[in-house]
Amino acid sequence: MRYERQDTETPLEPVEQIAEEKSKKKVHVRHLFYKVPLSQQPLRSIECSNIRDEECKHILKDVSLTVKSGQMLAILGGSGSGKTTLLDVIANRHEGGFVEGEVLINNKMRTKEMMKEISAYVRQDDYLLPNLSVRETLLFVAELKLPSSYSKEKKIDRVNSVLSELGLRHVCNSKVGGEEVRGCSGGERRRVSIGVQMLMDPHILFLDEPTSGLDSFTAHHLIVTMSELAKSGRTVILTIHQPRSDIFELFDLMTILSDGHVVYAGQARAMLDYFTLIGYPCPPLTNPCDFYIDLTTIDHRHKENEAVSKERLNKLLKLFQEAISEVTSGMYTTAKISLGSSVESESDSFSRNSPSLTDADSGLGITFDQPPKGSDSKSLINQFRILIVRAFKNELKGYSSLLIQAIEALFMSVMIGCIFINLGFDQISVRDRVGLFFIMGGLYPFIVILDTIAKFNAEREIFYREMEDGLYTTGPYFFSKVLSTLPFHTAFLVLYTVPMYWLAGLQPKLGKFLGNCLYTYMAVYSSRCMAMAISAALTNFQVAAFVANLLFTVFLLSSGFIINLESLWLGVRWLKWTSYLKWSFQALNQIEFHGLEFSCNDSMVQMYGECPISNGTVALKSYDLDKESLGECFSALFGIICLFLLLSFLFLKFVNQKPKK
Ligand SMILES: Nc1ncnc2c1ncn2[C@@H]1O[C@H](COP(=O)(O)OP(=O)(O)OP(=O)(O)O)[C@@H](O)[C@H]1O
Repeated sequence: MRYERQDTETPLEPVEQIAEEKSKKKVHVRHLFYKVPLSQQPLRSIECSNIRDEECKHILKDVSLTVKSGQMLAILGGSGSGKTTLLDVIANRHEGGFVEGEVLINNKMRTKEMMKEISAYVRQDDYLLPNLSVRETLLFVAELKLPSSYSKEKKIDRVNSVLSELGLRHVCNSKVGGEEVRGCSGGERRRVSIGVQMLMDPHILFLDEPTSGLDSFTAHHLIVTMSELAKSGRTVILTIHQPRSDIFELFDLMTILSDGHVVYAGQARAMLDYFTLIGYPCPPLTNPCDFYIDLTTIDHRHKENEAVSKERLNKLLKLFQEAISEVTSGMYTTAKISLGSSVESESDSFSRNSPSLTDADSGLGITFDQPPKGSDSKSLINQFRILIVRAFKNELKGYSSLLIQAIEALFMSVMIGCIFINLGFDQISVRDRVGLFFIMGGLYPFIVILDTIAKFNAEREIFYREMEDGLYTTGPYFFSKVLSTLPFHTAFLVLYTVPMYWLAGLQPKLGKFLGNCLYTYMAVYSSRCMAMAISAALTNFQVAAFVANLLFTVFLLSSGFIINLESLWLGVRWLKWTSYLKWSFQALNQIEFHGLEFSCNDSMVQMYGECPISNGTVALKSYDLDKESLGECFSALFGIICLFLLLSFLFLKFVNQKPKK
């Protein structure tokens, strides 16, 4: 097929201009193939390269494109056409598949490190702490990412310029918000996510479906902002679903994918001419993107439709290949003008190992020699300091959730206190006291389990993405998480113990009250740590909740109240050593019973010859609660907390925290 030069609305560009554009190219994708194994077992890419073609799903099939600084490239296509995969592979963020072909950045094969330095990736969903304000969100990321050599003022300036650049100044003090927290609108939140990535002033910005979920006005406004960013010298590559025609006009380059094939790659404004020329003009009053995506998408609904659309796709691919051949053969045709700088001739390419062509030699407007190095230079202590302030602020600002937890602790306390109100000193009161300590040391530890798992699960996405972006490492995150919540847990615990202690009429001695608080706190904290460890090990919420509840039940049964521990079957008797509920139950009883005297009525004395339980020491003995000393109970609880914390850290570090949706 031969394309003759025709008079179209597309202005012809002089050869020099085209040559200059070629010299400016930045991201160059050549003959890119990507396949993933069909088996569910994750394979390493080396193994994947060895498996047979029929055992693989081919997602990208011979994709080539070029985009350079100052341009915005939109990757379009129907659902499942491979847009996100292409973006991931270019950005070197793909997982578990096998790549063939080349992705060159300034003539060099891109590496993970290189991409980390020069690019930023805005994901389809927003992963932001909902309670922080827009400005706080950006400031914390600036603190974590920008070099330590930057002064506080410089970081604030950078945040201010990003706020202005993205049109977020008017909402800078609003909460970011989220599913459960009222705050910014969806579009504003999207821009905050982009702002987070913009802080490092990346040379290449990847955006996966930045307009998804936005109304058309906000979507248009966002793409205008991206177009301005591109014009300021960055390279913007984004995927998008059927954009409105006013959005379409903002793109410089366009790649249309269908079933992993490139159906069109070239200048956006020349797309209509190209398709008209090959016999597929866009009907009047029709959105060209809608029309051409429909045209190129395989219709899987019926066999007949599928065959027809597959045949059309094959024809379109053939025509596109012919157009590329004309470009590569150097013919100065409409095809070449249309495809412009997005399809480069083979002769323009160069060896990936070319030592002579440096970044500076390539003549780009942007140089990569001074990337603003970020978190690598941040010490762990610094990361911890920033993260603990952020976590504390986020907790504190989520006051509605804090209020609910406070009311919950208070309500349970008053409820239990009322049931056990003013315990007396007769024989029956001994059993009541033991029952009170069982419920006191068991109810709240049970309630915090689900709360801890739910919170951990909700933050997992943010943790995973921020780790992926290299903002911090596991250690600082973990310790900031553990320590930032301590003051809140302490406050809830006071609300839980004080009313109950007072209403039940337990010994009014400061030492005993503080001892009671300490051991209740340790029981509750052991529960939180256990839930944290399980949540770090099992990323699925339901599974984690099930395992945590199961374990708690086992600990409750082996706490020494429901069944005497000596009566436990030998095979599970060891459980009592790991049951934190056993240690706290024993300690709470010992603290209260020591120093108490109990009365008997005459009939009891007559029946038993003496008062069966005359004081607290006898009571502890009769309930088998004096086996270990208070010190031993403290050491055991401390050890269990440390063990769960250690497990939480190890699971967080070594188990893949990728959220399973
Ligand atoms: N790791 C993987 N394993 C198996 N199949 C995969 C994997 N990654 C992507 N795919 C498949 O490859 C195809 C392309 O996926 P991709 O997410 O890139 O499409 P998309 O064009 O971005 O779709 P959408 O617009 O719906 O998000 C889909 O059929 C998807 O199911």
